Amino acid sequence: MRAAGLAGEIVGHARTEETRRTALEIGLCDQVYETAAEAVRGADLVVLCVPVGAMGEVARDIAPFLEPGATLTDVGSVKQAVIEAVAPHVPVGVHFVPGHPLAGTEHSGPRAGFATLFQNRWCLLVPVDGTPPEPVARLRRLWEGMGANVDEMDAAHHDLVLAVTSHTPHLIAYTMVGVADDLRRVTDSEVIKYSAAGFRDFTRIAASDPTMWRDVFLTNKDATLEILGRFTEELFALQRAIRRGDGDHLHAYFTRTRAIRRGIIDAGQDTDAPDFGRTKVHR
Ligand SMILES: NC(=O)c1ccc[n+]([C@@H]2O[C@H](COP(=O)([O-])OP(=O)(O)OC[C@H]3O[C@@H](n4cnc5c(N)ncnc54)[C@H](O)[C@@H]3O)[C@@H](O)[C@H]2O)c1
Ligand SMILES: O=C(O)C(=O)C[C@]1(C(=O)O)C=C[C@@H](O)C=C1
Repeated sequence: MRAAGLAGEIVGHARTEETRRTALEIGLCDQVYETAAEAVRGADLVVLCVPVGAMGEVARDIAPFLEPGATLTDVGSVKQAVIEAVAPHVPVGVHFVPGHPLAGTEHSGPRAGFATLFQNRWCLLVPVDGTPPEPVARLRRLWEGMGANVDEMDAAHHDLVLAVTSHTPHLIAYTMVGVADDLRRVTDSEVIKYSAAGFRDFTRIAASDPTMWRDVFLTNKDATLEILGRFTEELFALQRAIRRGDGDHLHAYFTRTRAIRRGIIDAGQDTDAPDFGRTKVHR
């Protein structure tokens, strides 16, 4: 927002002194406050950036201090649970427009952000019934100003789509790294020594914040379990093909999935964002 000149004044809140100091030092915020209630006073836009499970508590704390006419949004990775937790606290006259930028890294904290993070990434807005069009349009312009492509969808659809494209893949990465870690004890660190690029990509994802991801799975339970069920069925089919030596099945499957990767790259959704510990993208 600062790089694109989209905000007059950026005010932040974080619970620890260290985070607040860092936010000032690196110029993320013009001012920081010890409480969220102080930070939101006089703001025309308030963005909740806490783990999904903490959204309701923070919304409750700030509710009495929100300016009439202000827009309240969030960046949570799950939308139905955030709406259920936040909406009851939103005062009349404040516009709540839930959102979710589909961009991030495995890193957390104020230093993990960078100005190009949202460029050519999707940001999904999930307006609730009764929201006037103007606050939604303003928020759309804000995200577009940061380089994002904006779409609107309903919360249930959002949670199902993200269960496929983000939540279940994270669970699979966590599992694969856990399996390798168990094996390490058997193979005496060979797993680390000879880890190939494919496994390193899993370890990047599996290094993501434990609190954030615990909350994602606790709050997007049904959609994740649905996709995980389908994943397990496919895995069993591939397992059977390997056991039977069914090369045609494996080849056809891998040909189909390769085309999906090419589609993502052609759509410009791959990233050339700065390397924050990422492994290189293999094309
Ligand atoms: N990291 C990503 O890739 C990514 C991408 C899109 C959306 N999100 C979503 O954005 C939100 C924030 O994630 P992040 O990656 O910026 O995490 P982060 O760890 O960088 O920031 C979260 C902050 O919330 C604070 N916090 C936790 N519980 C709190 C509470 N009860 N009250 C006040 N503050 C509290 C933490 O101390 C931390 O400072 C999450 O809802 C996450 O699902 C993350
Ligand atoms: O690249 C990563 O580290 C991410 O996982 C970012 C990612 C994703 O799954 O794409 C993670 C969670 C979000 O809610 C949005 C983006």
